[in-house]
Amino acid sequence: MSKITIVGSGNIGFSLAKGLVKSGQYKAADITLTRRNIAALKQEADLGFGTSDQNAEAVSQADIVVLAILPQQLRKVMEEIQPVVRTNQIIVSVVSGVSCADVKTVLGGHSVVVRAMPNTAIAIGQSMTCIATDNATDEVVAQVEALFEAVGAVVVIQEDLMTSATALCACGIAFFLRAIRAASQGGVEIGFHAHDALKMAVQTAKGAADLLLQTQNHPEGEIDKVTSPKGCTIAGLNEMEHHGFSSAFIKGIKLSAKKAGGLYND
Ligand SMILES: NC(=O)C1=CN([C@@H]2O[C@H](COP(=O)(O)OP(=O)(O)OC[C@H]3O[C@@H](n4cnc5c(N)ncnc54)[C@H](O)[C@@H]3O)[C@@H](O)[C@H]2O)C=CC1
Ligand SMILES: O=C(O)[C@@H]1CCC=N1
Repeated sequence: MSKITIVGSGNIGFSLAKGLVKSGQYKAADITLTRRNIAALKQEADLGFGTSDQNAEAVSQADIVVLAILPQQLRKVMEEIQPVVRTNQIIVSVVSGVSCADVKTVLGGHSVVVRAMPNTAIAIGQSMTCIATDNATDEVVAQVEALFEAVGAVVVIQEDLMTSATALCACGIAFFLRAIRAASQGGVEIGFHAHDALKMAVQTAKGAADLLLQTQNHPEGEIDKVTSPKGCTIAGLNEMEHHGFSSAFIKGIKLSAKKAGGLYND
């Protein structure tokens, strides 16, 4: 079993750790999580994970190192671990806007670096994770693919598309969550209690996603089945479009992608 050290036990680092254990393929004892303040890792320790506030020591004991700190925290952390990084370790960076070349500039040209862009559904094994590398071998990429396949779906992409993947998938989960919240707010206005409205919106969204996943049909084909002529669905849908629904989504994704590309030097 590979030993994994996740540097940075924040939203995505801890979600990844929980998802890996939930998958049944990894044991908490094989995963170490780090933070600057060890006292902040009590929840992780209670779940059986290894915990540490010594990044270099924790990294030196790992086969796979996942960098899960903020872009602005990365340079300092990489300088700390640089002396102990070995070429037989895989460095997986989930840090937005930081290229494999950026990582190697600090860790050394021979380090083996793969980028991964998951989303927070990783905690329940439902992430959409995109993976990219500049020159890690196919064998290394397959190992990283296997790691993230334990916690959701994986697509291997070209590295120059990683900021786009960040916007569409990592930020994207927040966009869909907001859409569900908006639907529930509409539901309250037309007569449901908030709790019921949210439950209805969530299940309806899940049904829509599962319909596409299971049938592989195009969304517009499924929409055509809902919109009866002169009916209430097309009336609502067209009203949303008059107010820029698709346009707002597209513009939001484009802005997130632009922002994601500049995070390292912000
Ligand atoms: N939150 C998300 O949904 C996703 C985030 N990412 C990327 O993951 C990275 C982390 O993001 P979040 O988890 O949202 O941030 P976060 O702020 O929740 O987590 C960062 C963690 O790193 C810890 N940390 C800071 N300095 C440290 C140091 N010197 N040593 C050890 N730990 C240290 C912090 O205490 C914190 O727990 C970012 O680069 C982000 O771009 C990627 C995909 C999704
Ligand atoms: O908002 C952010 O910058 C991070 C990266 C993708 C998701 N969260």
